[in-house]
Amino acid sequence: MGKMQGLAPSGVAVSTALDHQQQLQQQQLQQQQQQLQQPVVGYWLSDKKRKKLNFHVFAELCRSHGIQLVKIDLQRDLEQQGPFQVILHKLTDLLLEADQGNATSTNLVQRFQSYVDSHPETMLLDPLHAVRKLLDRCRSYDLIQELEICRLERAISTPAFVRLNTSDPEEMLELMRERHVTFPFVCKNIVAHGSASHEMAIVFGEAGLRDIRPPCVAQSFINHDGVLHKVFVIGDTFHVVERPSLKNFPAGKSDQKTIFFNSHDVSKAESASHLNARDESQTAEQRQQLSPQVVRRLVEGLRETLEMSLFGIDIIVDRESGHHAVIDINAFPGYDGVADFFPALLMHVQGLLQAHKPSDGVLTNQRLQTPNGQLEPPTTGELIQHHQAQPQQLQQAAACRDQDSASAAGLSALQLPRLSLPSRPHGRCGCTASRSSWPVENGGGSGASHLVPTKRRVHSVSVSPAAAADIGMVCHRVSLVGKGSNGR
Ligand SMILES: Nc1ncnc2c1ncn2[C@@H]1O[C@H](COP(=O)(O)OP(=O)(O)OP(=O)(O)O)[C@@H](O)[C@H]1O
Ligand SMILES: O=P(O)(O)O[C@H]1[C@H](O)[C@H](O)[C@H](OP(=O)(O)O)[C@@H](OP(=O)(O)O)[C@@H]1O
Repeated sequence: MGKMQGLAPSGVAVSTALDHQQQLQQQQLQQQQQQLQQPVVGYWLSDKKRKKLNFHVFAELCRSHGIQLVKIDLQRDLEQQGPFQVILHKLTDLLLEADQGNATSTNLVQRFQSYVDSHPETMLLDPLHAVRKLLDRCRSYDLIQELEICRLERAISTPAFVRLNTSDPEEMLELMRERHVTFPFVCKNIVAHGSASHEMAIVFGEAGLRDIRPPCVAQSFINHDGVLHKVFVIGDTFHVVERPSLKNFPAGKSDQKTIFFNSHDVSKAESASHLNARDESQTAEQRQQLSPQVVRRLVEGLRETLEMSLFGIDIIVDRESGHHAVIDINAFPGYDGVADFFPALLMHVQGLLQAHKPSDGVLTNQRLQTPNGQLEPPTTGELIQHHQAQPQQLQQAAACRDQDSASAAGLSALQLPRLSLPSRPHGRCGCTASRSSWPVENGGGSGASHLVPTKRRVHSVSVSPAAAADIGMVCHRVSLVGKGSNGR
């Protein structure tokens, strides 16, 4: 052994130092081995979205449940960053840039897709081909119309719409007539995602046709008493959050001037523009109610059709007929108002990892291979985890999501017993068409819900506790005025 620097006369100090160094190396080796055993979830979100979601809290929650959450650098070789069991992403902006011809974005999308193609064991939330369906509004609306619950049962639909590619008012009127689009109508961008997509207009008559710039979508305006229902889907669960929305307008043609607005000014929890005047002439009981059964069927239908597990559906209810209308579908929305988003997201990821875990119980990068080398599809009755969290634990998660330094330890004690469900996850995104059996706490009042204190606005959700519990729908209340119950 070479001369030891700093050899103390006793030699004890040095041997202690050696022991200490060996212990450190042993610990590092054990940590590396543990990490090698831990599943790795990669993610890519824009900096803005990552900060808005406080995604570092989700990373902490994953870490406390033995899952490594790794931020993917699209500029570097993904092979050097993986292997990933699951990848979470919102690449909509990149996809849009690539589709609009941006060479750099095209290259990044191609590299990402080729990684995914060469790693069938990696579950993508959500598959790029599925997300692309939601980038074009008309395509989204067509997709809604093709759902069985719309086509056959007419329980829900999307308001009459037409793609306007011409700036000739007469041609516009003809196209509107063909598709039964009526005045007033909402004029929206064809592109459904990205900051530019939220600029809109309400057109009240033929004179207003000169105010819009095709290509765009004209969609009949539905009076809905200024209440928007945001349905946030996370794997096998969905959460309904009420939001302010556009006020009612007189039906039919008028010479009212075109109103221009940004959707983020009228449908956020804190929106309080002159366009948001809520019709207070009706009591909550008189107001048209959201049907939990219709929502559940819609969610199931969209999960099947989209093959996605992280999306949002915007629903308004016609104040006259009570008919439900889907006006928007979003990939990986903001989940604002869903206090237990992170626990639900973790549960979904854990369910995917569990459903694809090799029989020896050790998570490796290798997947079960059938003799012909195909991936073993998850079997029926695959386990998913039923979240038995008590509201206060979910509140902790909510607090975690809103506080930078909060620990998610309160959730680490969560026992996630397993339930089998008669459903089969989709191939790659892992979502299933089954309904969740999410416990619904009777929050009193007209709506059953975890009273989720948020920064603002509470509407009592107009869903009966029994109905909501029946379908496992989580209804969130958001405070009407001022602060939620915890003063936030
Ligand atoms: N057909 C309609 N009838 C009545 N109001 C509508 C209609 N379409 C949209 N709105 C109103 O305009 C708002 C924005 O519409 P939409 O959800 O299509 O925009 P968006 O920018 O895609 O929204 P998001 O913020 O969810 O991305 C809705 O929240 C609702 O208040
Ligand atoms: O209040 P929500 O969660 O509905 O707001 C979403 C919005 O619905 C869209 O999903 C936005 O995505 P884009 O359409 O791509 O702009 C979300 O923006 P993001 O930056 O969070 O993705 C809003 O949060």
